[in-house]
Amino acid sequence: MSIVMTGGGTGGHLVIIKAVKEYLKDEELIYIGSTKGQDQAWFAEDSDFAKTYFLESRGVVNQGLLGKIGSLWKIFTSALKVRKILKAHQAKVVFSVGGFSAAPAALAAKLSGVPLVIHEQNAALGSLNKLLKPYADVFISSYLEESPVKAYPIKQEFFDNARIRKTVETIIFLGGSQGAKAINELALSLAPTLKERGIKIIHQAGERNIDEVKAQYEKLGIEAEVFGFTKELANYMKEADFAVARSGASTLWELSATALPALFIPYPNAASDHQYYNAKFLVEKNLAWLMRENEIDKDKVLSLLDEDLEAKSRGLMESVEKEGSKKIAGILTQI
Ligand SMILES: CC(=O)N[C@H]1[C@@H](OP(=O)(O)OP(=O)(O)OC[C@H]2O[C@@H](n3ccc(=O)[nH]c3=O)[C@H](O)[C@@H]2O)O[C@H](CO)[C@@H](O)[C@@H]1O
Repeated sequence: MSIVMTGGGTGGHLVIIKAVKEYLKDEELIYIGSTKGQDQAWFAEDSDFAKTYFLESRGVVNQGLLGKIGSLWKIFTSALKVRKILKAHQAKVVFSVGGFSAAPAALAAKLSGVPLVIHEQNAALGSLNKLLKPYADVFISSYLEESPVKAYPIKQEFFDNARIRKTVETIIFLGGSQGAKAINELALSLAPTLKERGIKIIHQAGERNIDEVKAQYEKLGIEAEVFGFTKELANYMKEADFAVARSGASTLWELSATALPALFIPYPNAASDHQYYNAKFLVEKNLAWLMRENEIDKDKVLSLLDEDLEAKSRGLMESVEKEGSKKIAGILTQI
């Protein structure tokens, strides 16, 4: 009997599979992804999987009618192939993290009567997950009250780094995996005031913009810790007392686990505006602040530094649930 994991396309989806499989070392794991996107780069050589399959599939949304029909046909023919794969490996469950590469295996699970467990990363559902939600045996989302697991699968180190913030000695600006021009500009416009107030700046500017941002800080005569992308983000979050960040799911839950009060400026072009809804989820619980990119107000941002950070920090520490990966793995083994 094996556990089949599927989905991907982008890192945001694949990272969930990577985290959950760490708790499934005793199981036979099969991965089914797509020939497109990042699936092969992440898992083609991963020996945790007894076997990996990469099928031709492509997105259905953002296409004309003919393109949609072509994509749906491809998903259907791939699903028929996956049915055979599920049978050959005696699949006991299919775990889908969404994204276009998940469609054939998720559909095949339903056609074969194999239980389907779905993890949705964002507060606004991805299109495939929206379609499949009514058919899922278990639907996991950190934003839904009825979800059997509310902890988001992030690394334990973020929780280990948690501490209560009271005043801002260090601020961190986070553009996300791609970097964010609007956050870079905001950081640079605030930098002189932050310097006056003796606040240290940490700034993740994105690989594309790093040289330009560094040059701007030099021009201003301000020393800041600036980088494009780092593997040490957990440590930087630990050091910071306030964050200005995009609200991609992983970033949002990592900041929350660190109990780091944050102002979120969602990526405005995210599918179904999901970054806005991710942040709104925390704001409605009084655990974060939110500002639309086209409504950035420098003075308002500065005024947040004097708000009651301790209340936010404490609220995060008390409400964010832990051990998401382990709990999801538990569902997959027990189903
Ligand atoms: C632009 C876009 O559509 N992004 C989506 C993408 O997120 P994307 O993967 O871009 O963003 P996330 O916030 O989910 O994840 C970023 C990850 O990169 C790490 N990191 C970042 C910067 C750095 O210097 N070092 C580093 O390690 C962060 O710790 C985090 O773990 O998938 C997510 C999950 O579906 C969505 O919520 C996001 O909205």
